[in-house]
Amino acid sequence: MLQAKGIYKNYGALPVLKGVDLEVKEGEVVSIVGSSGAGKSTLLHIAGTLDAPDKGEVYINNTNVTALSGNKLSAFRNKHIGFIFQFHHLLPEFTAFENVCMPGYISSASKSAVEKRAKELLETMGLAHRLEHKPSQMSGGEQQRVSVARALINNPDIVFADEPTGNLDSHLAEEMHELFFKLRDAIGQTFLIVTHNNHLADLCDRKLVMKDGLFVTE
Ligand SMILES: Nc1ncnc2c1ncn2[C@@H]1O[C@H](COP(=O)(O)OP(=O)(O)OP(=O)(O)O)[C@@H](O)[C@H]1O
Repeated sequence: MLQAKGIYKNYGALPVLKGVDLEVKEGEVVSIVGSSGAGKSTLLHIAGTLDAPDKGEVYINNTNVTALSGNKLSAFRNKHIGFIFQFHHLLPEFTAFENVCMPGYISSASKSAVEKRAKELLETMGLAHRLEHKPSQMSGGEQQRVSVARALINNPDIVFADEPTGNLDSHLAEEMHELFFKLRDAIGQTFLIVTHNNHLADLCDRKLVMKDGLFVTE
């Protein structure tokens, strides 16, 4: 599903990634842990096509995404990749339903199919009663579940999550973690998750530990 080969990234004179290899198989939930500054988010952003490596290649479902740019890259990202961030980045002026539909409207899917799927996803997230609420009218846990529904609207090959529960209390974080594993079991959803939450990391199919820009064995 995902292969990153020999990924290097420097920020100015600072070497952040030093030849990282990573593979995630279909239907796997893989976590990346490690101390602050180890390079976890940098790798997630490169694997998720949000940033380019200085050297190395990323393949998602056999497409060399490192070779894509401009509209082709945007279209690939929209169709094949979902993102969940620590801060949900929902658009404040739009409702939960509209936020979830947005990436679907951008893809070439039909409007009615997008809206049907958005409703179904929000129902699955236990948010059937929140469709018309704006982010400011929802709790932090509800907002984050809307962002999960948004990440899934185009049926992505893989979801990249950067500290997805870092902003939630432990009870809500647990619920969110259960949701990830439920999605893996129900629809074979693949996830790559950067987290400082050891409990979540331990529940994952595999836990990768990053130190100073490389994976290490614990
Ligand atoms: N855009 C940038 N410009 C310059 N330096 C950066 C940039 N992004 C990250 N860095 C630096 O690269 C290093 C790795 O950052 P990264 O965010 O990948 O670490 P991390 O392991 O995700 O840390 P944390 O757990 O604190 O989020 C850090 O030293 C950081 O300061």
